[in-house]
Amino acid sequence: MTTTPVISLRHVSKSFGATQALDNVSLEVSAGQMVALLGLSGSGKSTLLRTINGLHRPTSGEIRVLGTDVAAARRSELRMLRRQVGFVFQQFELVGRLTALENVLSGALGRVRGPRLGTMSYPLALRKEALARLERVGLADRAFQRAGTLSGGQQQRVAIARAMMQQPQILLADEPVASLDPETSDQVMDLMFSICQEQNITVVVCLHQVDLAMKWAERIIGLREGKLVLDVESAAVDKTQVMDTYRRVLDEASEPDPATGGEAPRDAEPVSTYSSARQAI
Ligand SMILES: Nc1ncnc2c1ncn2[C@@H]1O[C@H](COP(=O)(O)OP(=O)(O)OP(=O)(O)O)[C@@H](O)[C@H]1O
Repeated sequence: MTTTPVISLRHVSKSFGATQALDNVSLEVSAGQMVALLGLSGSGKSTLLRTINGLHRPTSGEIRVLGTDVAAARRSELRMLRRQVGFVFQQFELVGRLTALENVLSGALGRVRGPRLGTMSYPLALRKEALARLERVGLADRAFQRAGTLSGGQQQRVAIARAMMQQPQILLADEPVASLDPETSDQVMDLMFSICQEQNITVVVCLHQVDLAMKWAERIIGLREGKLVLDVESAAVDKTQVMDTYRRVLDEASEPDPATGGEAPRDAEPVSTYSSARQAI
């Protein structure tokens, strides 16, 4: 694995009106690294993903992704960046009336000129590649089935194959298994991480399941109220501790903090050890 940072944030903040979605976040992600983002609902995980692929510009701070200065880039540069950054969504976002194969092929739209309608409008090489990518996710036999008739787990596997058709250098996934049962979730995570590892693709995935984060990601980043409050290697902490840490986040969210009279502390600093994380969260 190389250690080149492909994602670099320095003091990045993002506000939506009065809402501070990201608050002074600094971090670097190396090429090929597998990172999980954890945090309460509303802590800024999706905003961070959308800032990384240039869908949101930071309000302040610097962010470079694959060499592109996201804050200053022209729209055409952001479009180029997004071609190199695959995105997998919680609700799959497939076109239900199109076949699995057509959905996968649509991932190659940035690689061909002009609009395409139907499988045969794509060059043969891309059709073969799309089928191979469906095969890799175990769905070659469903190539001509309408995506809307596939199960949730199958649809997410098609979505992963579609993202791979972009030949991305980075894959961002926003709660990719939130609507799947535990067994299917594990299979989908296994596929997503295995494929990315084979191709040295950097992964940043938002999750609510701590056990999956511990199992698949090598690094865990925790956000609270837009601040980076945890940044640890998953091998360096044990699962129960991280789960406990996450529960504490949830507990504190529903209980007034005695130290602050109900106000969550605003001055949490990034931490790199579990013990300091426990204090910060
Ligand atoms: N486009 C937007 N316009 C206004 N506010 C927004 C926008 N996007 C996010 N926010 C706000 O920013 C904060 C962070 O939201 P974000 O979606 O990043 O959180 P999250 O951690 O991904 O939550 P969840 O786990 O529920 O998906 C929230 O208060 C949210 O309401």
